Amino acid sequence: MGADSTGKELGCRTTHCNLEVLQESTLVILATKPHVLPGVLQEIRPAVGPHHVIVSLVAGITLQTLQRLLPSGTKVLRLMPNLPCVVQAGAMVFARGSGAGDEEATLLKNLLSSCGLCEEVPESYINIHTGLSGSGVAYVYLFAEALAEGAVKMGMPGGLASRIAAQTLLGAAKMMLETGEHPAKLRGDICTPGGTTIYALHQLEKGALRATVMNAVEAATNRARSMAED
Ligand SMILES: NC(=O)C1=CN([C@@H]2O[C@H](COP(=O)(O)OP(=O)(O)OC[C@H]3O[C@@H](n4cnc5c(N)ncnc54)[C@H](O)[C@@H]3O)[C@@H](O)[C@H]2O)C=CC1
Ligand SMILES: O=C(O)[C@@H]1CCC=N1
Repeated sequence: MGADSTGKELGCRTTHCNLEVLQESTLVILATKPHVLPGVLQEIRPAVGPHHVIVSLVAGITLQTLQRLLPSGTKVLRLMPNLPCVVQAGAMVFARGSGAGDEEATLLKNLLSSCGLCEEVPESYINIHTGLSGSGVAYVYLFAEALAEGAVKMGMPGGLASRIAAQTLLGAAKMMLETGEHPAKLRGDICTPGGTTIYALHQLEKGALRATVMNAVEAATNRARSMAED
């Protein structure tokens, strides 16, 4: 769906002119792909004033870079969301630049809280959050796909297997959040001695699932860190 039709559906005004956005808005969210951002910052820089609050959700682009490419003292915040914000179940963290104060941080937090969990963190956590959650949603989809394919292999229809895989992830996540228990404790609760689960977990350990997922989080975090140097 194009920006114009999405705008109509949401009741928003849209434009292809970035300077018009700066003229008409005080809170501006930069959400381009990383390689496009420097050009956009160069374009908008002359129009950015002290009344603007600039939020970037571009992976790997630091507050230092944003502040360097915008006028001195600009109120800048760096945000990292994830895809489930679309269904109000996102996990977001943000950090404020030196020009942004409590007012701007509260504004952003209040605005985004309707999209899910939103916490202010030191900037050094943002690349880690990217590896854990921004990109992490994709690892979970891979796991969901594998769960469902296992069931298909054993004879269940694909659509049903996919719905049950999704509900399994949702239920497991809800239990973790609502009980506050460590996942190892919850996992232990499911393992009957000599039962089905421990046989399956043994296979996952043989495939080094835990080490592989830890490596994935590390790789994405390091990639986010190195994108600042690209
Ligand atoms: N997709 C995800 O799950 C997440 C993405 N991000 C970050 O969000 C950013 C955008 O990613 P996506 O939404 O996936 O990409 P996308 O391709 O869907 O969105 C990029 C948008 O930038 C616009 N755009 C392109 N050139 C422009 C310009 N010169 N001026 C103004 N707007 C321009 C495009 O029209 C498009 O709407 C990336 O920097 C990514 O790191 C962050 C967290 C999660
Ligand atoms: O893959 C990416 O670079 C972005 C950042 C988090 C999710 N997608």
